[in-house]
Amino acid sequence: MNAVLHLAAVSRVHGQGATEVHALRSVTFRARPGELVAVMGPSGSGKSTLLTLAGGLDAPTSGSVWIEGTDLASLDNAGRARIRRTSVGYVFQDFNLIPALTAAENVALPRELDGEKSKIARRLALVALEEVGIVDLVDRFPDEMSGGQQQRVAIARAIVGERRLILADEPTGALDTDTGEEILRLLRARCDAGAAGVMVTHEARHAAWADRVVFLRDGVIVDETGADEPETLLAGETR
Ligand SMILES: Nc1ncnc2c1ncn2[C@@H]1O[C@H](COP(=O)(O)OP(=O)(O)OP(=O)(O)O)[C@@H](O)[C@H]1O
Repeated sequence: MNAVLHLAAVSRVHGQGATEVHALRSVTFRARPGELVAVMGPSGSGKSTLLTLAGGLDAPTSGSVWIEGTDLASLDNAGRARIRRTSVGYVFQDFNLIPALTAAENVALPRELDGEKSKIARRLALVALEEVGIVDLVDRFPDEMSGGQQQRVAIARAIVGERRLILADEPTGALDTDTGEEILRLLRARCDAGAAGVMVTHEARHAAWADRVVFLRDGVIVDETGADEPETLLAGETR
């Protein structure tokens, strides 16, 4: 099955000479439809770099990043921005909602930015908010909601319009245990419905929600549990 996300021998070097940092070293990694992958590793091992490259927010120094069969390097800035809006949803530890917008407006925003009429964008937002179980809070502002409710809004924003790649950077980091589990259940459900998810986490019990766990150390994948194809560890693939 074609991967939704494919990192092919991706390296990312920051700085030059004495200050050079190899944040990722020839990492090959895929996330397929229906799959939730947890990324773990010590601080500085490259987890956030992997997510940033996967979402096209930064470009690799070498190697290539493919989203739904498109090599991001083949696109111009506008093309990359479009694929980010239509295919990729982000969930951050601190929710990153816009305080002056209601829940529905926050969720509708990516669709509106993509040129959708407001009415249709709102309708899509309501569908996504229903999926995450807070359709009754659509007109609340972020500061009128609990952390768990805000994270549900963030997940709705990440999935609105059927985006197929969900990238989550410690999505439960700011939540209590029970609320965190509810958020993981939502991510899991979205992947079960066909999206591919990549989630950075420090907690093994959260990684237990994933189909597989990728361990990074010093920018290298040092271990991978539950991988169904050992060759995914090999560099040099193109799709
Ligand atoms: N813009 C940058 N300029 C220079 N070095 C950077 C930059 N971004 C990341 N790095 C370095 O790259 C390495 C990997 O960083 P990254 O943030 O991906 O790690 P991480 O595993 O997400 O860490 P943490 O768990 O602490 O968030 C680190 O050594 C970091 O200092």
